Amino acid sequence: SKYCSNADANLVINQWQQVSSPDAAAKSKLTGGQAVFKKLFALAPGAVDVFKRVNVDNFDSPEFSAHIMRVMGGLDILINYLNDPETLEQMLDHLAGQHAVREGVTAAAFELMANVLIGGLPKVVEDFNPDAWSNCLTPILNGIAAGLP
Ligand code: HEM
Repeated sequence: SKYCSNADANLVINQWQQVSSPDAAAKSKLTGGQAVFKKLFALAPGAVDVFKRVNVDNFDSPEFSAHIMRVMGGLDILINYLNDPETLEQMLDHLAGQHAVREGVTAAAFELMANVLIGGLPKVVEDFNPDAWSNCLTPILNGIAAGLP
């Protein structure tokens, strides 16, 4: 499989539970997502512009919070499908299509996002396993970025 091994997938799915279990999810997904986008924008100020439609100019607005929750909800679904590569692939193809039509979105931004996630998750995940996470998240981010300039 071009995705991560079942062993890595199981570890990542279990560790992701710490962030996404129903009682933790509502708050940690928004605050975690906000931290990810803040860091992304600090590293790549030009990336802000592509989110104008979802009111990024007011970072704490309901519109941008809703965008963050779509992204984090999407990531949640993808991680939970790591053990089902055929369905995962369809989800990634669909998301790739949704991103390809957005002017200004680049593969480089996805590489940055991968680094931001791998750098930030250890703060909220106990016993964070960098190799398993990198093995699993890299093909996910690459899958969404497929076809981007
Ligand atoms: C973990 C990685 C990511 C996931 C899971 C993800 C997921 C999503 C989802 C689910 C949507 C909503 C699609 C829709 O309903 O139309 C979306 C929209 C979007 N994403 Fe991503 N995304 C990711 C990373 C990125 C990155 C790195 C960028 C570029 C810097 C980006 C740019 C956009 C843009 C511009 C939109 C459209 C916003 C709008 O509604 O105007 N995404 N993304």
